[in-house]
Amino acid sequence: MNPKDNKARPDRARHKAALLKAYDDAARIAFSPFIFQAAVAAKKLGMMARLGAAAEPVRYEVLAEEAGVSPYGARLLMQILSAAGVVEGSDEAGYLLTKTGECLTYDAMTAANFDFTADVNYKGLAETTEAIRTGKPAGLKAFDPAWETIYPHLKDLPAEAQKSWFAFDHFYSDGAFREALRVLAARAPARFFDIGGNTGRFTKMALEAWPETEATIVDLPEQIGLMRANPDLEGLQHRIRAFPIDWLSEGASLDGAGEADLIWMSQFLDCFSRAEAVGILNEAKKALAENGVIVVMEPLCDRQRNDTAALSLAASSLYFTVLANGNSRFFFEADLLEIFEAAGLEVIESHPNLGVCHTLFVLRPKV
Ligand SMILES: C[S@@+](CC[C@H](N)C(=O)[O-])C[C@H]1O[C@@H](n2cnc3c(N)ncnc32)[C@H](O)[C@@H]1O
Repeated sequence: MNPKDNKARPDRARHKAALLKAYDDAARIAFSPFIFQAAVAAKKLGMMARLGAAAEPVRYEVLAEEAGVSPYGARLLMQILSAAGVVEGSDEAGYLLTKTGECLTYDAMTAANFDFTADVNYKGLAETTEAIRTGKPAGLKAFDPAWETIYPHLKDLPAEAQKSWFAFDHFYSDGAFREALRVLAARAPARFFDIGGNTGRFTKMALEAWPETEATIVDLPEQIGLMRANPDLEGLQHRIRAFPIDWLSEGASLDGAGEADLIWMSQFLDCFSRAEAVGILNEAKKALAENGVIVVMEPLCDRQRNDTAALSLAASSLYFTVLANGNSRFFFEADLLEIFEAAGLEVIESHPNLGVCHTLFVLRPKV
């Protein structure tokens, strides 16, 4: 036997295994919308929750009857989801959720991602090529062809999309806000600005943590309206000023907002292009009181704890491109540091891994 054959055989086997894996990965991408929508349908029809609660496998006829759909429909969904590893079992023996199915059904982070994809992004993502070509959020037309960016229209989103947008935003912010306030414990300001403060979620936590502090929420007029109507802020509104602004309008500035000892921006700069972000930071600098600091908190693509988190950020950056504004994204650390540098700010502290995925920077103007 030619000794070369012995060497060639394991190589061929490895090559074949790699090729089969590549085919499998490619098929999952080619059919991902089918698998995704089958999971959405099974979730919306209550089948995922039903399977999750079951001690014994459940037959598709039972799922069909309980969901009020045909056995044809329930069987089809179970077969797709079984091939995709979301459920396991068979038509004869019945089905149960796999661990992946349990994540989709019960894990709060996966549920927030899944619903954000389904209710906010799915339709619009079909316009990704156009959005990349034009630099405009072409997918927004799935909601309304007249909308130019998403943020003034958060209040106008269909109820399900609005709920999923806020659930996604809040899931990632909430844990990070608590930890950020611990990091900032020694910096309780007399007044802080919450730029991009949205409905006042951080402001509420900060005003509770800092009883002597007053806040100014700086955001689009539409968000200021939602903030003033937010029942969670009852009892705190007298400590909150509002400064409505559209940073994308010509000459937008903080003139008239007064001074702040601390300017907070959480998941805000990622809504803007590099040049816009530098411009906003320059404006913010002008509003700082003596010895004031700007605090920026962002999820950074290259500062994640694991590959799943990095994939989530890389993928969901496309939301900014296709739905939000056409020209922003979640940052890589070097890009954000370069923006700080261009705005004449120096980093005096940085705190990675706050909450699920955020990094916090404390900045002061360079002298
Ligand atoms: C992703 S949300 C972040 C909300 C909150 N800071 C958090 O961490 O959860 C971005 C915020 O920036 C505001 N924003 C986006 N574009 C804006 C613009 N052109 N002018 C003013 N605010 C804007 C949005 O209204 C929204 O409240």
